[in-house]
Amino acid sequence: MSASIRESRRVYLFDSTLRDGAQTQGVDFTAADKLALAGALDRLGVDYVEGGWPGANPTDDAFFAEPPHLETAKLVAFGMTRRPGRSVQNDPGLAALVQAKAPVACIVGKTWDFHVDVALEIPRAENLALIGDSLAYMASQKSEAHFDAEHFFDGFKANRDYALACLAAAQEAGARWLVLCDTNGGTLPHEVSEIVTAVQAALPEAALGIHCHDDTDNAVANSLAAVRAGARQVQGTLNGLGERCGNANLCALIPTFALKTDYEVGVDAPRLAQLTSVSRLLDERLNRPADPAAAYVGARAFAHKGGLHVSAVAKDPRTYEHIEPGLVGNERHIVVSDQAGRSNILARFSEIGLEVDADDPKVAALVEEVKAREFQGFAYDGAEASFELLARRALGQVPDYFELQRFRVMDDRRWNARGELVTESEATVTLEVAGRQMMTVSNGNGPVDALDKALRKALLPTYPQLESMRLTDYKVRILTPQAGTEAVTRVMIESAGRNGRWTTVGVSTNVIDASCKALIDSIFWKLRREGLKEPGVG
Ligand SMILES: CC(=O)SCCNC(=O)CCNC(=O)[C@H](O)C(C)(C)COP(=O)(O)OP(=O)(O)OC[C@H]1O[C@@H](n2cnc3c(N)ncnc32)[C@H](O)[C@@H]1OP(=O)(O)O
Ligand SMILES: CC(=O)C(=O)O
Repeated sequence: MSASIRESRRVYLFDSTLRDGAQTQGVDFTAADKLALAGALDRLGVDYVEGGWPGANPTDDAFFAEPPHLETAKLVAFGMTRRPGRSVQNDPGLAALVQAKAPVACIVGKTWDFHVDVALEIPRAENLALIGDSLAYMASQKSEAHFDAEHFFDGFKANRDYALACLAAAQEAGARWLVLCDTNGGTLPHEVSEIVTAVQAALPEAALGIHCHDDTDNAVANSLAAVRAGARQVQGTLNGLGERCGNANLCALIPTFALKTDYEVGVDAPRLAQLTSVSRLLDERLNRPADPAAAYVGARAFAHKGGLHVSAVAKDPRTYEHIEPGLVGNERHIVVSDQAGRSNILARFSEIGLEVDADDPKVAALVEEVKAREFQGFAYDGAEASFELLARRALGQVPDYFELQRFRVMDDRRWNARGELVTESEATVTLEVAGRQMMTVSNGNGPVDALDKALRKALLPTYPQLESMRLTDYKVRILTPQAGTEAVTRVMIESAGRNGRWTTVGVSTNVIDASCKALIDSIFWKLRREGLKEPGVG
């Protein structure tokens, strides 16, 4: 059975996001998160979903008491070998594993003599008994028992015979997979290759797996090296979540196997196209921003910025893309910045639906304007809405919805009669809208909030569409810190409404003025997106 596994090109994917991923600092899954992610992993086509450690915490107990229904993946419950001095029948950890409603158990055991001596503090022979007994018991209780050989690579380097004896004990006890773990993550690809090859020679009947940590940024490379040397199960996590620096990133490994090797994985083309959304689902569940630079699935993975790149991509994307982004559910993006040439601008025009003649002198003028503004500190590659306005203004497509004539902001910090510290901001704006001059005053939770409220108060009677708009993010960056309090400041504002989310930018030596510019761009973009073709027609 295992010899045929090794000879085949099929690689079995084992996801540990919900177990090793839960060991990431700052990650705290709820049972609902686990259910949602297990379902997504099943639909993606992984072979095993490791749901957690029953008996270790109430979330994992709840998850295994009412596990998700998985269509193709097998649910795995994780645990450790029996405690020294206990029989398998009397070990509470193994009892929790038996009770867990999962067909597969994965048992971690020590294979590094140093750990047996220092962490377990038991004779080395006793550890072999712990492994053999625990795997035999689990193999009798579950449809599959896997052995996670903890610290295998360090153990093999320190005491090859003992590390191999640990694997043999698990194999003889009926372990379906022997998973070689680079627990401390310090092993390099050439070492993984040599050691997996040596294990294959020593245990020719074993079905080997690999579990790598990313402490030298080599977890993906190490996993590939192990498979090339004969391993056929690969453990990893979505977005490389996991203890310390994380585990091998399945969002990189899955497309690499599927698109770049002749190994087979259970993720066919339609499933692979879900990869980006599964990766982002994890970040949504963790309430954290997705890594834009992530291989294959990051927002920048197929973003083209340099003029030379964009000009060639417009002719054929293969010039600067290693795969077609749609294969992994990602998309191409053309970025506009001071690295841009005419091709970037033309490509961005077509992305935002602008029809222009490539030889129109307005295009050349816009390239120059973008470069000049980026020199001042504007950043259009993160502020697509401001770029769109700039471009449409250059082509005469943005009505003068209103004109801000003046604003004044006052901050008040004082102790009230009850002895509490109070901070308040008040903004006054004067603007012309629909031929009328308006002056409004608003208080806010800080000067930008007050300004935002005063602007809306003046504009809402004419443009009720602004009611649905809200600020969702505000970032300030000092561009010339050497100038001290006179430094140039860049403000990026993210807004949201029924038109989705959009980002605008403002630059000034005055942080409130920079914020005001970004706010005004945000409002103009919203009004244009609402289809208002003339000022004052709300
Ligand atoms: C390499 C890995 O990533 S393995 C997975 C690691 N993940 C986790 O630890 C997360 C979940 N863990 C937990 O919730 C807890 O550690 C529990 C519930 C499993 C155990 O908690 P406790 O009983 O309080 O033990 P604690 O965590 O303090 O220490 C671990 C004990 O297990 C022993 N141990 C460690 N590995 C093994 C093993 N493979 N087999 C048997 N015993 C082991 C240690 O020697 C230590 O024993 P001691 O308390 O007699 O010194
Ligand atoms: C089992 C495991 O997570 C490790 O050894 O890293």
